[in-house]
Amino acid sequence: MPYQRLIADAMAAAVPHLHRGRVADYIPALAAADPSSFGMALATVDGEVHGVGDFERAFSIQSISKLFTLTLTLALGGDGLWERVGREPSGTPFNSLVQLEFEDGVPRNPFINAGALVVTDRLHSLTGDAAETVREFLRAESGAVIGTDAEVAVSEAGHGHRNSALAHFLASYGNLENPVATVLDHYYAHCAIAASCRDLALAGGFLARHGVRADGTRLLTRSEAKRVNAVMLTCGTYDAAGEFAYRVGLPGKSGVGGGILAVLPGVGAICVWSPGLDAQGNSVAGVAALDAFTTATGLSVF
Ligand SMILES: NC(=O)CC[C@H](N)C(=O)O
Repeated sequence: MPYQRLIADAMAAAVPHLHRGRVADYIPALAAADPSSFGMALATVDGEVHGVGDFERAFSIQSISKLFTLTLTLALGGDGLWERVGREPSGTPFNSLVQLEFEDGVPRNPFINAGALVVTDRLHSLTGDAAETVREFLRAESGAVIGTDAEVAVSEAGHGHRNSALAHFLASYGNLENPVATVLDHYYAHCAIAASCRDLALAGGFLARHGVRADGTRLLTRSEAKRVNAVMLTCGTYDAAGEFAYRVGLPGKSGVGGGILAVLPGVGAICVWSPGLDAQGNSVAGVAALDAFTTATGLSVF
């Protein structure tokens, strides 16, 4: 397929949506993002990259990091994780507290904040450094210099009352192994990783290759890769997962930095970035671009 032309067409379809969203400002360091920024990259299963707009500009990956913490935890620690976190859509906002008490401290899924804190905790126990494990993986898959933006991490920590509340609540149910402060530090550090659409599209390639990394080694079994894709489809865009599946039809993981990483199994991974968000915290222009791409190409999991 002429991917370069197809993603240029998708960008053109998204341009009218650039100012329709609102930049996340509950993390002050993200509030300065320019809502007219837009980038999109498609990395094929062979590692060939097509990009348009600001596809090489690093942005704050935020909750896209939760895809990598989940994957690396499953790869290193196996299925035991599922005793501590569920895999059902929550139907509530990503930072919601309400379900956690009703469900005895077991978060609905690994992509809402409560679930991601449990996954970060497990990854930290398995590796001794959860955030660096994610950075190292992103470097290896993309070949890029990848680091945490300390200003964003500090900014979020300084305004992190909700995440602190979630972490303490989890700890009160015995669902954290490490100290709350350690888990929060690593959580903020992996959310504040800066990476570009190019880097993330390459880093998502293992899901398009059914579990195989860029260097040909296997990270997940084929069945585990299918399962991670399934959790992305049902939970990756929070309480908008139904709408995202309806419009885009691909497993996808969004972040409040405005990025969305979507997987085309057997074909490649696409990352799109534009900081204006809808009420659920997903990039308005990003969803519009992916909608246009899958509608034009017919590439979807359905
Ligand atoms: N949806 C997101 O990207 C949220 C991530 C952000 N770091 C938070 O915890 O609120």
